[in-house]
Amino acid sequence: MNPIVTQAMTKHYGKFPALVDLDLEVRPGEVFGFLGPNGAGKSTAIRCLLGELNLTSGTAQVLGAEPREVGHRARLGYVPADLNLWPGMTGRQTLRFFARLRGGVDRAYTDSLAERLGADLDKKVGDLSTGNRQKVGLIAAFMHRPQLLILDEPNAGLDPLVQHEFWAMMREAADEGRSVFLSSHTLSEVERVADRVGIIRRGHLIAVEEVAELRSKRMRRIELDVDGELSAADLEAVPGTRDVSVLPGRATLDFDGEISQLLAAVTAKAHLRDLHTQEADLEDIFLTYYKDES
Ligand SMILES: Nc1ncnc2c1ncn2[C@@H]1O[C@H](COP(=O)(O)OP(=O)(O)OP(=O)(O)O)[C@@H](O)[C@H]1O
Repeated sequence: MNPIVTQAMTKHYGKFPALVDLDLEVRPGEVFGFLGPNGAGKSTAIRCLLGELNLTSGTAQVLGAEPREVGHRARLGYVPADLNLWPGMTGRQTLRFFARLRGGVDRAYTDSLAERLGADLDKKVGDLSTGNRQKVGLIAAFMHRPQLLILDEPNAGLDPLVQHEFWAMMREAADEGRSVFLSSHTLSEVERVADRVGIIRRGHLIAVEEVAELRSKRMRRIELDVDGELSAADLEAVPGTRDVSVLPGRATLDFDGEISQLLAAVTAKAHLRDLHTQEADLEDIFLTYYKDES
């Protein structure tokens, strides 16, 4: 059974279409990245999946049930974008509360998560920094080894070392056959940890891709510092070039082809002094690659 299946899931806020005809499918044992810029509709989709919002039309099934049915919650782990814990309770008290709600959890596993993330469970949650508070939320979501984790931009405030540990936790959950639905606006995070990626823009799911596939489509902005006669036509002859501009001593282009072919074309005509590449960001990918498809 796929832990998340939606068909034509649609949500309007008044007349505003925040989600339009979303067909989502999250499989057992995968990290599914849900990627889109601010305001794309990620939180809206998640709140629909959790039954916090009613669909305007379409259907959603989460762990084989209607989102509003509470019975499956124990098999779910959720970290909302605006994590709200009780400020007067310590991390340990917070986790004990959630553990009781779930009818008991593996204490050793919970302790190991806390240790891996470097969480301080003795301070009151209200006195913790954003990142340290986020760790308590993550432990609460993972500690009962849920079948499905729904994480809404969960990386807020985590430092790089902790992020790596957190990525490993997601990977381990997937390797155990459980599933992670990870919303993010950071392409690099999703690329690192997800198996597949759904890209949402203005409420529309514009692509679902294997991560490897997405990577191969990624455009790079390249600057070449050269001595010699290099023309725009020389560069445009290389497959994968776009938006070429050539000034004396410098050429710039967008490129998603074979870098060795580009270098061969350049060095056949000129002496290459330096080369800078900059990976296109998410918005560039939306604008260049998906423009025609959406
Ligand atoms: N309660 C609401 N009433 C009206 N419009 C809303 C409401 N909640 C969200 N929206 C609008 O719906 C769109 C999608 O918002 P949503 O919060 O789902 O985006 P998001 O992808 O999660 O963004 P972010 O990355 O900034 O969290 C936005 O244009 C937002 O302004």
